[in-house]
Amino acid sequence: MSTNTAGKFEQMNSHTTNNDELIAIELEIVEIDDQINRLRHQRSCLIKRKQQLKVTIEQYQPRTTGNGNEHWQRTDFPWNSKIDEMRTEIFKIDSFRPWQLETINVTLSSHDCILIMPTGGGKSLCYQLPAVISEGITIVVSPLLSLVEDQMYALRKLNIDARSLNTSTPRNEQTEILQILDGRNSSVSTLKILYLTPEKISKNKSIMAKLQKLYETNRFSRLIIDEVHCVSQFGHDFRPDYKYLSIFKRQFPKIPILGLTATATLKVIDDIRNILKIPHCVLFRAPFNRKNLFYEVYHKSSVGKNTLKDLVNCIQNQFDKQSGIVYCLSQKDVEDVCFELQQNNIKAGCYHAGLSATARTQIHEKWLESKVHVICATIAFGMGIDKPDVRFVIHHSISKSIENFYQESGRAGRDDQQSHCILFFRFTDVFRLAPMAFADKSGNGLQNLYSMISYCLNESQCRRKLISKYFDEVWQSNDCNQMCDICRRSSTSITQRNCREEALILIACLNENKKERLTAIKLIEKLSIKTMVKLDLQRLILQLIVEQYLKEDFHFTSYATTCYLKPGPRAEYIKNEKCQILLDIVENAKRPTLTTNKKRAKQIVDKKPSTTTVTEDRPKLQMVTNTEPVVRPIRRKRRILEYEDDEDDDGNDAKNIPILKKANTSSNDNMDAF
Ligand SMILES: Nc1ncnc2c1ncn2[C@@H]1O[C@H](COP(=O)(O)OP(=O)(O)OP(=O)(O)O)[C@@H](O)[C@H]1O
Repeated sequence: MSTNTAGKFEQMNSHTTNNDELIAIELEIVEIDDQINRLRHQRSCLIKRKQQLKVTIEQYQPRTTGNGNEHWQRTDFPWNSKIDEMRTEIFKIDSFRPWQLETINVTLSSHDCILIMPTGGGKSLCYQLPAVISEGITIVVSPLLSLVEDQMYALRKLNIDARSLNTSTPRNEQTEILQILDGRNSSVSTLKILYLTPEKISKNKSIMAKLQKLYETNRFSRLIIDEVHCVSQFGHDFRPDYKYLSIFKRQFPKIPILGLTATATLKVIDDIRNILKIPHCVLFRAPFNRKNLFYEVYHKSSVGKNTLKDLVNCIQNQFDKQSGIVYCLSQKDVEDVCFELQQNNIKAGCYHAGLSATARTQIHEKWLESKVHVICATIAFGMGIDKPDVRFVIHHSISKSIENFYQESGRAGRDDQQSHCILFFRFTDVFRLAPMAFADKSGNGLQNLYSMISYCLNESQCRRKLISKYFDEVWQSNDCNQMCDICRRSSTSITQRNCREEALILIACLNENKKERLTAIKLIEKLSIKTMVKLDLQRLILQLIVEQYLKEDFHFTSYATTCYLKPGPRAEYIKNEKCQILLDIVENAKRPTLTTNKKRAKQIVDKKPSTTTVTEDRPKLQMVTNTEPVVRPIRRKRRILEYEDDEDDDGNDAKNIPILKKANTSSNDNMDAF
């Protein structure tokens, strides 16, 4: 070998060695990055667990107060015989549900308290009963007038003097209420509960002055904050006006605060305590598990017409003539679904923010009286729905968060009878919702949506377990009692597959088409991955987004927002052979479809769990003759639910109720109150 050739050979050799070393270093860096990520994740899990343990300790060991160790479940407080008497005589309730007595004891002991209890659990009694036996007036901050009206209606039936100060309060009644707060008329007043909206308090300074008077004259019993999760911007319904309530503890230090909500994660609870300045409040958290609710996720057809057919079949086969709600993503969807149900002789009505308040009230009332069986609604049909016999809640599209889903589906089965929470899940719905999640004021919209996507993609873990994890609850494996599709299904139909190869192809395709930009649908069209059926490929894309191997790339125009895909922050790691992308794969033949509904309905009834009440004789399938005229709902221009500013002076606050306004966008695919 000549020296020249040998030199070249050496050079090539060293070039190869350098290249090899470079690749090895790059891989090592990727591995280190991944370890850092894993450690960060582990750290945040540990912090979360630490908080969880702190909360659990607080929850189960009543805190030491100035009065010594008090056990809130005791029945020898001075007021216990009185509350028992009022419970049976006025409220006609035989016994307390879990955490009701404890909460009442805490608030009557003048301690601050937060009660987290599932929807329908009986939170109202926890302040209404103390209000009745207390000397002064209980102020209740509640976010929605419809909610307040329902509560007042129920209280009046019990002969309890409850009033509300809002736009629809007649002028003379407003004056009378303000005089009572002022101390005038107070000797003859029987007023026990006064409902206010957060807007009323934050924007109407004179109200605070009246409350000051109430406080100074020792007639301010306690402050109740209903839907207290609205205080926190980490919660799913953040309302800026709720933040103003932080002033209460400073202004009225002796007044006990009781916050009520159906859902709050540990982060939200911490935030609420900080904002309301009640760090030492007693926290009660009733188990989130509603044993009578059967959770299931159905694959939703990519063809709209088929989805509607499936929905009709589902309602006719499983829930004939029974009360239910179908939640839809947009007003247009609500109207389309409602029309289809009506066409199939199902008594259905629409509810969304594009309808007049009168139309909404009318349909709500008809549904309460069971003259209409199914309400098709956006999430505008929300808080305060107190119909006991709702047998099903169907989500026609994915919810924006687990909290929303839990609360919306929780409107089923308030009477403790078995009821169903069904979610129709489809790939493309995620990309309709993602731009709105991205634009969500809280900044957590996408993260919330990802939790919801994971819930839907899951094919191997109990649905309740996932919900409990989300709410930081300790989960016992037999708590579900086969009341979800996953626990009911045979585990042999599921395999977990490492889809790293397919994921690499997806990422490479995005890198090759950077200029063109690809939406998720376009990406699938470009590829021909033979190792996977389309449905699983769609699921893989969603999982890669959730796990940050892929990322959305939002492009906004004045008419629409397009969600493209690009490689995500973890995309590089996928090159490492150690990386695993595990996807649950269901054998297609065993994937639940809606065409088998009739059989499934029978299976569910036949295989009823031991601890839940089940309606033995499910009505047989028969067509309903609809007495209501079948009218194609008129499509309205896009409208959104908005709140106007409140006035500053007594009375004329014609602005604190939700009013409907035309939005300045032409799209009619309107999502209510997102
Ligand atoms: N101890 C009890 N025994 C029997 N029924 C009860 C008891 N407590 C409350 N209820 C009833 O349960 C129903 C639901 O109560 P409530 O409206 O207070 O629920 P909630 O927790 O406020 O629900 P939401 O979060 O949906 O507002 C009501 O009809 C109420 O009368």
